[in-house]
Amino acid sequence: MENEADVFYRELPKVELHAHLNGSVSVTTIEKLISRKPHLNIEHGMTAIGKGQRRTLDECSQVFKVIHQLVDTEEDILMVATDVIREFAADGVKYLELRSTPREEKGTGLTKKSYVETVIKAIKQCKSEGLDIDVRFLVAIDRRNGPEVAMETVKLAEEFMLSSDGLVLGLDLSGDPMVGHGKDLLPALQRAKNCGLKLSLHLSEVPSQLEESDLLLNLRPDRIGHGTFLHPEVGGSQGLVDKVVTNNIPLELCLTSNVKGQTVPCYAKHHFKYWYQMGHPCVICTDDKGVFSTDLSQEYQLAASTFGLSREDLWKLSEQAIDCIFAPDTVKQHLKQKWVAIKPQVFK
Ligand SMILES: CNc1ncnc2c1ncn2[C@@H]1O[C@H](COP(=O)(O)O)[C@@H](O)[C@H]1O
Ligand SMILES: [Zn+2]
Repeated sequence: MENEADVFYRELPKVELHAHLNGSVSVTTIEKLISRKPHLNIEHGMTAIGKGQRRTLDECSQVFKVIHQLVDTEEDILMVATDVIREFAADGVKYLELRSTPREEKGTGLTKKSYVETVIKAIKQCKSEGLDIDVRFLVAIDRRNGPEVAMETVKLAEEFMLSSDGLVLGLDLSGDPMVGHGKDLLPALQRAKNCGLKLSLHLSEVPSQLEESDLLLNLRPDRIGHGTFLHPEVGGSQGLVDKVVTNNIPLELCLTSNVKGQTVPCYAKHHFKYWYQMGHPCVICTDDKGVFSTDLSQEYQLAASTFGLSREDLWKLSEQAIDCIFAPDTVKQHLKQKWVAIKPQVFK
């Protein structure tokens, strides 16, 4: 039975802006995938990090490899994407920007293009089912794959931005932060920016990346993923903070992901506190709800209990996230009206 607090968090209308498709796959969907591919001998423990467990970021990368083995056909991607969208909708998410790295799989005929087409198909399918959630897509660059692949990915994203009726809005830079250097990716990212793709960049997810973070910030990304080590208290610098503040670049903050991935020692020391107290735009997100065994309601609940936020504070937080979405102003207006209409029900 859901208690009154759980109901509040689920009914609170929410915006999810940082969700990696293959990291968001639930236990139920993993079960379906495992039964499709029993020969892989994959067990649940290999695809999710449970309550109280922690992994290094490097170990998290191994988890993604396992999930990628399970998701390697168009059929898999369609199922995974529709399941993930339905789960976010059931959790009270009204606007979702999903991100995913297009992959090709020689064995199954999957191409990067058909990968993106399949995600778009899933989004359209969910829309036709009448789900109360607006879903958009960001094409992801995995930094491990280097500058040539990054440039190819930008071209692919550009093509879809022009042909997907506003469903593909931008680009994400992610992947193991310890691999490669952002400076090699600048030409691809700059091209993306120039052609009108919105940019959300994983930045300072691990310590000692001041130079890289500075270079990436000079591109003026539209949003920052994590930004865990930007501020001086954790080895970042005031110069980096100033760049983020001056350009008013929103941060996508993922509490459980950072604690379970061990880049933040505990919830109370999460950098949400630093940026929120400053009044900087912060958006609470899940990152990988499947891998980290969480959902967006739980992340709002954690932020409230850790930092003493009232229900009115949480309402503001979710409402202000609307200003940070990549979809155009008309969509923002529409969402704001929806929030107004839903409020009496949530605060009944
Ligand atoms: C935990 N912190 C993180 N840091 C950096 N990149 C991450 C990540 N979590 C996920 N990804 C990125 O998302 C991919 C899985 O989803 P997709 O196959 O693209 O849908 C991972 O392989 C990695 O590139
Ligand atoms: Zn991420």
